[in-house]
Amino acid sequence: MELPDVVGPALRGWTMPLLFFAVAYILVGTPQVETQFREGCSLLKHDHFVVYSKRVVTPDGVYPASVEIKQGRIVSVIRRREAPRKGEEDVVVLNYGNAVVMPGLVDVHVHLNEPGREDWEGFRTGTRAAAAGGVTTVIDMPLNSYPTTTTKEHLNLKREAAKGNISVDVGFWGGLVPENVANLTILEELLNSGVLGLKSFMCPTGLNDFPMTTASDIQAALPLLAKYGRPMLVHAEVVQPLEDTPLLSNGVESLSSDARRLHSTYLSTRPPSWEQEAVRQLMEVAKDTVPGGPAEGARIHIVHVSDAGATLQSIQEAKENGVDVSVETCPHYLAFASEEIPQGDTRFKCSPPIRDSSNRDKLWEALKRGSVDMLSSDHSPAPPEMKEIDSGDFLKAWGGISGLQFSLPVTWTAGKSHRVTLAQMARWWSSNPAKLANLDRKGSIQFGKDADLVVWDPEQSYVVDDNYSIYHKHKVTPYAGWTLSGKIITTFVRGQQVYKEGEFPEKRCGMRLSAL
Ligand SMILES: NC(=O)NC(NC(N)=O)C(=O)[O-]
Ligand SMILES: [Zn+2]
Ligand SMILES: [Zn+2]
Repeated sequence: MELPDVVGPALRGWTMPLLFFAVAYILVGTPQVETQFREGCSLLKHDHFVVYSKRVVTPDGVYPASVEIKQGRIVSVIRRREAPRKGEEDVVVLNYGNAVVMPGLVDVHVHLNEPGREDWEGFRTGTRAAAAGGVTTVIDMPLNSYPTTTTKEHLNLKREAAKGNISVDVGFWGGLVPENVANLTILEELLNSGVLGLKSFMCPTGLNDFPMTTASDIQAALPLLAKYGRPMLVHAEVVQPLEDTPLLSNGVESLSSDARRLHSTYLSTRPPSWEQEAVRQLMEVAKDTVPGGPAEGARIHIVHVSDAGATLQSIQEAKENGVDVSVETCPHYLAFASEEIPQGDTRFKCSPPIRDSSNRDKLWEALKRGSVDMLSSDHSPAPPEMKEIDSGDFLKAWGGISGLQFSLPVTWTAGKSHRVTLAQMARWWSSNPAKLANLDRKGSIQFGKDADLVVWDPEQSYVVDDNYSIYHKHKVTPYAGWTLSGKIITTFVRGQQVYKEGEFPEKRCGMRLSAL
């Protein structure tokens, strides 16, 4: 082809290759899509394939279907009684038979603690545990890392630390602390740099670099959150006086070491009134978010609710009055009861605390009714020394439960007697959490969504014994020794097979998710 003379001879030499690349670019697709299929990112060497199973969990029911995946996305979901026969499809068909194909879990409450506290957990270990547990997206909490995610610069450090080290997709919550509420420019910069929302504590966190905020601090941030359409997450406990509690009338210092080894002692130091008071204050502030209010359109989300009594009741009332508020609880509140926790077993310590078995039953009812919207792990491990495993002192031990890898089987196992369905599992663990975080491409098996899938066998049971592979940094977890139902067979993140029966691909190709 002769080129017109307006193109000089030097340029002419470049034009053909440039033209070639331009055409190739259009034909092959954007470089962004190509990079998702880099060598070593997937155990499966195909970027176009079909997943078949008799039980595919979709938004319109659980049925036998084939899910076609192309370049990381779901391109079709077709109801069909039998798997495609060999040669019937021109692409590879992975037939999982009677195993369940469900959207990967979106865990909106995970403490990965990196940078700065890699000795507690980390991107590499935490996201491997996620992949092995069928969790395809985790959203990292802004505290326990050092520095905490309270400024744009700190978020950048986090993003840098995550680069190349994550096995699943990871988003970040920013932290709301008195310092950035006092300077909304810092907060706005943080939102502009891509945090999916903000998180604050209404009680001390135990860490100086993440101070608590009051209801009025939260109120001050709501208009900004409304502007960006991102949620405000709150650890809702407000410290209440304990003098009237007989056990504590002389102060915790006077308690015997035997008393300190009882979970019931710890429980009495954090009564339901702490959660109730926090939620009362929050629901007052939430009135600003209704149409015509100063923070119209802002959304408040209450993390890890434990009290199924008055706390949930006031949230429910606010919902009925048209306030956009949501709430999560965690598997440990649904699986355990305070009176069943062995003496000195501080693996079970978390805040708010695990309450009694009648509270646990009420939590299940609330979840099934829809009063509780979703589940999260609140995976928050600490080194065994900090958990006071040796002394068993519940008052000294650091709070936080380690269980990211077990969310799915624990919910399923503990949910059996409550007749939990697969559709509920997908709503609580995938579609509702994805909505909270505005992750439009996540959370359901549907045309156009990211191909984030977990394939698991609900009927298979196993014991979390010493030979069981736990991928968390620390193996200290209250689920050790448990017999669980629900075996994770394989996990796909954007079509990349990131876990398959104990194996992971060579590279970690999770994406850092940003709200931009
Ligand atoms: N610093 C923490 O990780 N705290 C966490 N600790 C718990 N839940 O016991 C939390 O989410 O509150
Ligand atoms: Zn919390
Ligand atoms: Zn937490």
